[in-house]
Amino acid sequence: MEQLAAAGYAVADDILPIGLAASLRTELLALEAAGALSVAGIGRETAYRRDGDVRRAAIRWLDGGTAAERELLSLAETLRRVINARLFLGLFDFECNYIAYPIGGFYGRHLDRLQGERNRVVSFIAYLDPDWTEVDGGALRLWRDPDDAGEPVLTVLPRAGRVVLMLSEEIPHEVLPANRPRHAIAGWWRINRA
Ligand SMILES: O=C(O)CCC(=O)C(=O)O
Ligand SMILES: [Fe+2]
Repeated sequence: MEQLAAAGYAVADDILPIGLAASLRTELLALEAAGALSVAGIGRETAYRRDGDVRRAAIRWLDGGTAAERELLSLAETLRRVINARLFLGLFDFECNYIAYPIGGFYGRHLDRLQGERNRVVSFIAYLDPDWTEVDGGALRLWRDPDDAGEPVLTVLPRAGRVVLMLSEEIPHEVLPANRPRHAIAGWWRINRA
């Protein structure tokens, strides 16, 4: 919470219990094998294309249909309360999706807001793959703010159990091409602007 308040982003290991990461990964692999993921669609992709971003990955919304998904949503709810208590953001609800990147999959630099909407406030990313090392590629890179055209301030390897939080409208980020299949969950807390 201190990192998030000070820098607008934070990385922590072991927030997502390693057993839960393994269960979610197994479920995501099964969804993938069953053809239940959708390639990040053109319409949606257009909505995301604010910073000229592109992505090569497949997603599926996560709705709490299994015990592991409910455990993840309950962890997100705990984080929501802690973030609200520390940063007074008034986070209201949470939506999240599984993401599977194939070999060569990537996600170009972007912000997480949807075009024309300003309701994603804090982003959550949790990694599911064990034993990820530098040679596997697929690093997440973050910049300080939308105008930062320099070198990334942080490079994060997507190791199972690791969680990244960031202010959705403030922190540009990208995923470098992965050299092995890469599995993650990305979610967003929203505020109720109505
Ligand atoms: O997979 C990642 O590390 C980041 C995913 C992401 O930035 C997104 O889904 O908006
Ligand atoms: Fe993102």
